[in-house]
Amino acid sequence: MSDAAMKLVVVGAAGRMGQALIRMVHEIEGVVLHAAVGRPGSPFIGKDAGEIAGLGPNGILIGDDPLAAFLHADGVLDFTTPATTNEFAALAAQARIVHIIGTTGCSVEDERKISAASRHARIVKSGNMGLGVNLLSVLVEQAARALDPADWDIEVLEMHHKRKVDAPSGTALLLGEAAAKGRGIDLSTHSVRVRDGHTGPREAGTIGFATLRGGSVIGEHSVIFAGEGERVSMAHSAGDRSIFARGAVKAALWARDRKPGLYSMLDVLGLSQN
Ligand SMILES: NC(=O)C1=CN([C@@H]2O[C@H](COP(=O)(O)OP(=O)(O)OC[C@H]3O[C@@H](n4cnc5c(N)ncnc54)[C@H](OP(=O)(O)O)[C@@H]3O)[C@@H](O)[C@H]2O)C=CC1
Ligand SMILES: O=C(O)C1=N[C@H](C(=O)O)C[C@H](O)C1
Repeated sequence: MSDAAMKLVVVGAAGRMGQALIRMVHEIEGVVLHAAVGRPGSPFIGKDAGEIAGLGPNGILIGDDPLAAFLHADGVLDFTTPATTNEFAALAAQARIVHIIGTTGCSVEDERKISAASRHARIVKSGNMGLGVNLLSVLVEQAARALDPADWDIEVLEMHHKRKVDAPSGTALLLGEAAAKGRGIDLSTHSVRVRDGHTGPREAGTIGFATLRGGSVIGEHSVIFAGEGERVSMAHSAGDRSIFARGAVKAALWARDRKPGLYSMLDVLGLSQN
């Protein structure tokens, strides 16, 4: 294990999470901001990353060349877009550095490429990097295992800010996967993502999703187990993006001395039950 501070690159540096990550790297011991990368053509290219994140100038200018940024780095914190994350997964694997992926809305094909990159890179990917949601997912899995699908319906409800571009959220899908695992079913063949018009009665054994968008909500998630005459609700509220940023930096430090592979936040937090 190296004693030197872990050199981290923040990509999507001017974004909501990018700024939170730059502040968190500044706050946590054992990591240092090595470079900051933005979208080519963005008005933030050439601007001081510390200033954009509200810390005051730190001398690291936001660049648009990820390859140069990754060259002498130890890891990259990536909360961007699926296409960008795919591109960066290949570059991070080439550079043999840790890749922490918080980006949501990835397609099956995106996931396949990320998995291929993990043959050479240490990747931690999660739809939610926070401790609270990952703990909640363990509880949801237990509840889903305990409650008979013939008697209990599972619905996942989420609300986010009006600028969020993917639905259901990565967290809602993570919680849905936990419920499906508890029930021993495949989420992709048992989920109901949309209801509209004359839907007919609810099909037993399915897992439903409902999405709300508005204002500045950082992230609200509930998993509802609905039975005859009673309901069990489990919920999480995110009050600050620093919870995701803290988890991402923690994941980078955890992954530093691991073998190449695709890991989750449950692995990082020691909550994995596999
Ligand atoms: N897993 C988790 O715990 C969490 C995940 N997320 C996810 O993280 C992602 C980002 O969220 P958020 O920060 O709110 O979104 P933002 O849109 O605020 O940030 C994304 C940033 O990525 C930049 N970007 C786009 N393309 C590139 C590129 N080619 N190279 C470098 N930077 C690029 C964007 O630049 P520009 O605006 O100029 O296009 C923008 O600054 C989403 O998928 C979100 O769901 C968010 C919070 C927590
Ligand atoms: O886009 C967001 O903001 C968030 N995205 C993640 C998700 O899709 O679940 C995590 C968090 O809820 C905020």
